[in-house]
Amino acid sequence: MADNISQDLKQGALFYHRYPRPGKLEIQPTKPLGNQRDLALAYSPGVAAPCEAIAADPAEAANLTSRQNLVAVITNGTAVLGLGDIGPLASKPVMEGKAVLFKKFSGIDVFDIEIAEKNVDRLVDVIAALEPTFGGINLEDIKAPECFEVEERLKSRMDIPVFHDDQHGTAIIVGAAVTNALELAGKRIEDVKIVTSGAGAAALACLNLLVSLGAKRENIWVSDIEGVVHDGRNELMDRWKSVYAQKTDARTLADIMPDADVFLGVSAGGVLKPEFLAKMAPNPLIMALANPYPEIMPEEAEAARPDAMICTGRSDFPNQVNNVLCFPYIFRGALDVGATTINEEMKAAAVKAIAGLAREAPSEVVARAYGGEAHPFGKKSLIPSPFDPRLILRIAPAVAKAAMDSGVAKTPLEDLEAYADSLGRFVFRSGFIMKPLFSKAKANPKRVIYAEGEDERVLRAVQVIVEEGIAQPILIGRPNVVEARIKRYGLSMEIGRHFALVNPEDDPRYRDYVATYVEAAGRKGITPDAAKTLVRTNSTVIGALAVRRGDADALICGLEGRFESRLKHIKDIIGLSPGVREMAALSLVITSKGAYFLADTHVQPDPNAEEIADMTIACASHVRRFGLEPKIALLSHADFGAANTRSARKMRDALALIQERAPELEVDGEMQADAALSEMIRERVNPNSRLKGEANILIMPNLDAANIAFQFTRILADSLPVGPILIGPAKPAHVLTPSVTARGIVNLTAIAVVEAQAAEEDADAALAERVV
Ligand SMILES: NC(=O)C1=CN([C@@H]2O[C@H](COP(=O)(O)OP(=O)(O)OC[C@H]3O[C@@H](n4cnc5c(N)ncnc54)[C@H](OP(=O)(O)O)[C@@H]3O)[C@@H](O)[C@H]2O)C=CC1
Ligand SMILES: CC(=O)C(=O)O
Ligand SMILES: [Mg+2]
Repeated sequence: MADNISQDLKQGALFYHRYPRPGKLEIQPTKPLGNQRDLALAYSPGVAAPCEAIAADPAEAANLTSRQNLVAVITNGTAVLGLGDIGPLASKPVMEGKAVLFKKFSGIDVFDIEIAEKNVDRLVDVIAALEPTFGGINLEDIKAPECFEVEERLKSRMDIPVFHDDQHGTAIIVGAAVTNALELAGKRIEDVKIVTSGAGAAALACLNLLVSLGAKRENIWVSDIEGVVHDGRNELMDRWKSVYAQKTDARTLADIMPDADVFLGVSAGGVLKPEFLAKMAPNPLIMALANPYPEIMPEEAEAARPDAMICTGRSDFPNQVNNVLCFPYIFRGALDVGATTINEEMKAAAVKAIAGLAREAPSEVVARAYGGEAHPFGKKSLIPSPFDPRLILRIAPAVAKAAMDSGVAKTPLEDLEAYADSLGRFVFRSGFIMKPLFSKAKANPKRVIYAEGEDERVLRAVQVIVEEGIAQPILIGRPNVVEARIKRYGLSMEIGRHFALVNPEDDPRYRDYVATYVEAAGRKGITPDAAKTLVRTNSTVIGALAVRRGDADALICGLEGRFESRLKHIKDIIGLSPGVREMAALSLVITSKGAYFLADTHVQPDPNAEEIADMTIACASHVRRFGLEPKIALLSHADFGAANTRSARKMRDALALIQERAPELEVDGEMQADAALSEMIRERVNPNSRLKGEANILIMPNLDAANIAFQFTRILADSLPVGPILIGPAKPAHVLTPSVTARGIVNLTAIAVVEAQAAEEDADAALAERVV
């Protein structure tokens, strides 16, 4: 067998597992254990209370322990990947790997359990006895035919889902890939010839699922280590395999390959020779899924059959048909409705959800994970990528619904839509806090103009914005460039139909825009000649003019170039809101501990007390749009008068001004950041603080402090930034930073749309007042 893993990758993998500490996961407590009382609650004597509650009502285990989110990944090490019977200890890196994938992709906790037991009766007894610990059992890498019996017997003994991943996880992805490939090839599943190498756990489960999707048993041909599975064969046969025995004289894989439409390899590396492919049917589907060495390497298959659609189980080639696309999400859906099993209906729902997702436009996260290259649905993208954040959003609700519809959900969900929304927490960390803004934006989408309309991130963001109906986008860019890039990134939106385009090289409004620019900025040193050039060449100027003239409701710019120069254009052209002395930037960081707004992270280097008061009051009204009640801390290096430095005094003065101008605000200061974030610490330094609980708006004394705190939190807390939200322009305008992602642009768009709605409401109210 060819060794298709480079030495480099092998060394890298050993290093990865060895350093900085052995293995790749640990267990983390989810509750504080910081003092005597915590100890008494978490452990003796307090812990007796939840124990007694569960003894009285076992269903309480789901509410008082982590059981409902805990899955066992269990193996006996007899069929570890395609490495064979390497034993339970050597299988541990794979099982720990599955645990990591469960956690990262769907938030499920896993204990990996490697059992030194090959006897089926004893293995079943050991696993069945684990039922009190787990919400579900994922059997892994247990060889056929024993695995079939182990699973069947456990399913009948246990009241929680038991799922043999190599069988059903693999079958579900294969089902989705076959569905999509046959559609591309214009073939019907009822008509196709399917040839399988391998007759083990994965192979037989895949075939059973394909039969349930419509494949004809007589069109299925199976070959394993003994050759073709045929009537009358006695060697290495079992009742599961003999279902696929054919009446035939063919004895080798080569004999059964002619006219095959689908090759399914779930056996061992290198068994499919390029010459076997010559006589396959046109546009064949070749799934070489053995891990880590496929039955044939994709480049060999492609050279032999350029018309083939090719899949492997590996992440280093397109079309990764791997059960990682399934197990995290099918368990998520099953656990969340308290399913007692994973039945055929739930599996069919997963197949449909995965096949459907592949046909959607590729997401930006996928493109980033693959170095900017994400293929639209087609030969190279028959199934979604494992990094597609939408997997959980599509599969888990589909599985949960199927469980409820088929009557196996012990705790059915009342609101499936809310459940689907809640899953966003595993992917778009901005999802929850942004939700009110998205709902509001969708109700009345405004025209948002994007200065960098040719940028990949803008285009990907606009695809989402169009699909979700958040805004009416206007892009500034050259039509041929925008068109070519839409195609390259596999997006489905169209110029004119889904968004408007302003071509800076040829726009009929050019003269009007120049005139507006001179009128707005003539006094600020913009000569008519300079205006003519800038209106042709500077997309921020064009965007700002569009907003000023009412051709757009909000501007988003700044993916490249200098922040300050963008600010200047906004100030010169759009101007400041009445009463505003200076703009400021409010940045949101969403951490695993909560969401915090920081100001001023990007604009004023050293604001005075007046300016701090201005920005604090403005920030509070912005934060209310998120559905949050502002809780504001004015930060300093000292607490409540403990120091008399200039900056501490400045924050104290700002507090007095805010209290005078907006007495309703829950604001206090000056205080250190720990006092702002912990009520316990704050009480120690000032028991009478007006601020209660944890602050959600942190106003910093200067730009250095704000920006450093923002970047620190962003990186150290692995948090998701949103913004900067520019506060103070007369009409909504935002300057992004070069590190922004498409998701960040979508978020800021929703914010800009809601601001534009508010501006419109204010204008309507002012008009109504005048009319009265
Ligand atoms: N991409 C994916 O998501 C997945 C891939 N797989 C891969 O599929 C393969 C099989 O896994 P699994 O079904 O769990 O294991 P099993 O041990 O249950 O099955 C292996 C099967 O392959 C057959 N086989 C072994 N060597 C050869 C060979 N040289 N030529 C023909 N057939 C052979 C075995 O035949 P016999 O029993 O007669 O020895 C057996 O039928 C592994 O490589 C695994 O990594 C599995 C699950 C998921
Ligand atoms: C992917 C997997 O589960 C296997 O190869 O066994
Ligand atoms: Mg496996």
